[in-house]
Amino acid sequence: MIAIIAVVAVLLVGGTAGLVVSSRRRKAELPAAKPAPELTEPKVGDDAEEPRDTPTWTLEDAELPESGATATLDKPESAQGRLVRLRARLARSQGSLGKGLLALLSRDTLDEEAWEDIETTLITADVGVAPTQELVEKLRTRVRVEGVSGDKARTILREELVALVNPGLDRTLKLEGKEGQPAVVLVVGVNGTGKTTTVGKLARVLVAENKHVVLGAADTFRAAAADQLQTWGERVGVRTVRGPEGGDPASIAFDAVKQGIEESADVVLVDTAGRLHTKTGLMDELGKVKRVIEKAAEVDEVLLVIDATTGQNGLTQARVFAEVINVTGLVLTKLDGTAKGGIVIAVQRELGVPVKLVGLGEGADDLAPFDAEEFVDALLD
Ligand SMILES: Nc1nc2c(ncn2[C@@H]2O[C@H](COP(=O)(O)OP(=O)(O)OP(=O)(O)O)[C@@H](O)[C@H]2O)c(=O)[nH]1
Repeated sequence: MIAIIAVVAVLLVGGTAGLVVSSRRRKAELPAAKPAPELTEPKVGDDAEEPRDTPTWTLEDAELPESGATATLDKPESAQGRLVRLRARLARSQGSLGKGLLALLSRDTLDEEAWEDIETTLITADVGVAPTQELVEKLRTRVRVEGVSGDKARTILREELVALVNPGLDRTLKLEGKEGQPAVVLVVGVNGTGKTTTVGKLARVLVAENKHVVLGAADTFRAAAADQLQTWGERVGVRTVRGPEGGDPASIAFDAVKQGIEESADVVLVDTAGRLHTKTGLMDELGKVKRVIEKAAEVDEVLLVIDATTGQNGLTQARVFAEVINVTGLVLTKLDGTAKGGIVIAVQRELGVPVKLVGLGEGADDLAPFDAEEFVDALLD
C-alpha cells in the first residue's frame, strides 16, 4: 500500500512539474513585450530630426481624383426641371383652394350663399380682403354675362386669378453686375423665414446655370448660420466669406463683395440677420450693410424672404422691411406647408413688389422661379 501511495505521489509531482515547464516554455516562445514608449510631449523641431534621406511624396506619386475636387460636388437641378417637379407639390398644397373655388363656381345655382362661400374660401387662403372683393365682383359680372356651362367656370376663374397674380410683373432676377462687376444680391427677412436656406438654394440655381458665385455670411447673429451657409456652398463648390460670431455684418458683406470682384464672380449672394427688434435698429443694420457694400459695388437685388405659413403676421413684418430698405423682389418660402397660397396675391399688392421665387420644400433644389400662370394652373389642377 505504501508503495502504491509513493508511486501515485511521484506521478503527481512529475505531472505538475511538466505543466509548469511546458507553460514556461510557451511563455518563452512569445515575443518579448516591447517596453512601453515613454510619452513625452512633442518638442519644437522634432520633425527636423527625420533623416534627410527619408523618401518624400512628389506630386506624381499623389493620386488625384479625375477632375479635381469637383468630382464630389452635387449637380444641382436645372430651373426647368424644378418647375415640372415642384408644380405637383404646389398642386398638392394649394389644391383645396383652387378646387374649392371651382366647385363653388360650377354650382347650378349661384345664390348669395355660394358667393359668400367663395369669399370665405379666398379670405381663408390669405388672399386679402380688398383683392377678394375685387375678384368676386369680376366673377359675378362674368358669370352673369357668360354663364358657367361646360368648361366656362374654369376658364373664367383661371383668367381672373391669373390677372390678380399679375403676369405682367417683371420677375427676372437682376443678375448682371455693372461694368464687369459681380451682381450683388442682398437677402433680408425675419429670423427663421428661410433666408439662409434660400441663399443656399439660390446658389445652386445659379451654379446650375454655370455662374461663378460667392456667398457672404453676414448673419452673424445666429452662431450656426455661417456654418449652415458654408455647408450649402461647399456642396456645389462655392466659396463662403465669413467672419467672427457677433462680428460686424457690414464688414463681412463688404469682404464678400471684394472677394467676388477679385475672383471675377458673376454673383455675390449676401445672407443677413435682419433682427426685427426695433424698426430703427433694423434700419441701421440693413442700411449700413447696403451702404458699405456700395463702396465696392452696386446692390442689384434686395430679396425679402417671407414665410408663407405666417399669414397676416408675415405681411406685417414684410411691411416693416419694405419701409427700411428698397425691396426689389419677394421670396415666399414654405408654400409646401400651407394651403394659404393666396398670400402671393396679398403680399404683392401690399408691397407693390413681385414674388420672384418660391420655396416648396426643405430639399436642396426645392426653390423655383415664380410664374403667375403656372401657379394658377397648379391651384386648379
Ligand atoms: N418646408 C419648407 N421648409 C423650409 C423652406 N425654406 C426653408 N425651410 C426651413 O425653414 C427653417 C429655417 O430656415 P433658415 O434658412 O435657417 O432660416 P433663416 O431665415 O436663415 O433663419 P436665421 O438664420 O435664424 O435668420 C429650416 O428648417 C429650413 O429647412 C421651404 O420652402 N419649405
